[in-house]
Amino acid sequence: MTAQILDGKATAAAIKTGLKERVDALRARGITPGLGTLLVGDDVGSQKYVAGKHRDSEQIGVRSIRRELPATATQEEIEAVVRELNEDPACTGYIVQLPLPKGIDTNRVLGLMDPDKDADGLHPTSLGRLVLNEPGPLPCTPQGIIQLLRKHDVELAGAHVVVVGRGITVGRSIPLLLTRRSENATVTQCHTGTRDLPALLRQADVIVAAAGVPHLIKPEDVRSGAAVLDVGVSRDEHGKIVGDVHPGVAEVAAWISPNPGGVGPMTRAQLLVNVVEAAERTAGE
Ligand SMILES: Nc1nc2c(c(=O)[nH]1)N[C@@H](CN(C=O)c1ccc(C(=O)N[C@@H](CCC(=O)O)C(=O)O)cc1)CN2
Repeated sequence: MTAQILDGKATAAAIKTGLKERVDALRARGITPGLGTLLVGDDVGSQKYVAGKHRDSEQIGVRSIRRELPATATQEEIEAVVRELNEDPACTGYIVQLPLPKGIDTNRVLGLMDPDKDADGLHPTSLGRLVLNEPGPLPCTPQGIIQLLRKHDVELAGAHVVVVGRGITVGRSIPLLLTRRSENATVTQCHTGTRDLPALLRQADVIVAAAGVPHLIKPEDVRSGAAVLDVGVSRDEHGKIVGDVHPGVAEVAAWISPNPGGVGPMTRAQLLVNVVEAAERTAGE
């Protein structure tokens, strides 16, 4: 292995230490931030992610509010829980774990959330604020990736970032963050309709692989100085994570995020940043 590791676990732990101090300060003023989650169905991956979010919350003194519905839940039942979380004063920020079961109108559910309680940065108002350069919660995985690169001094200003994927949690929004003046990167967005993906990948200083296609990014597609972030989560027959990045890429790239242990913990840390910032805003700080 030649690549240096973009250590998401350690970086997330440092962020959580800083957040705990801010939560302690809020609690000393009688304000306890509360993270709500709505999990619908029995997807094992989603159950793990939600459990991890609550484990992190508890570590830093954020209250956990868990709502679960079966995979058979109707649109109306899901919307009723969203309304309940909107009204619950103990819940200062919340997320609806994605994906929702087939047949559910996800955009309608997200649109019903109180934008001031959006901990995921995926509410239409939050995405609009991002486009307009206004303050608001940032999408967790994209902002987690940027923090991970910053922490390891990987230069983004002037860099050519190739994003592979156009899903709502990462691919769609990360170009909006990367092209802000504060990051100043140039982005090429690729997807299943992209002609000659390897040719574009070979031009990249940074690759964000979020396609959900096991081992899509091959060693021969990566420049030797590149940083490669593996966001993809597929599972093999034993339930083990298989990322979008072929293991051989670690022999070529300058930087690589492990999977697990890279982008996942950063997603969870950024969620807590959003929850704490929302509680601070409410407290008038
Ligand atoms: N409402 C949302 N739903 C989903 C999001 C999101 O940002 N908001 N992103 C993904 C899943 N995701 C967040 O919920 C997520 C993925 C992975 C991890 C994580 O900590 N992974 C660990 C490994 C855990 C395991 O063993 O499976 C790691 O990478 O080390 C956290 C959150 C889709 N849904």
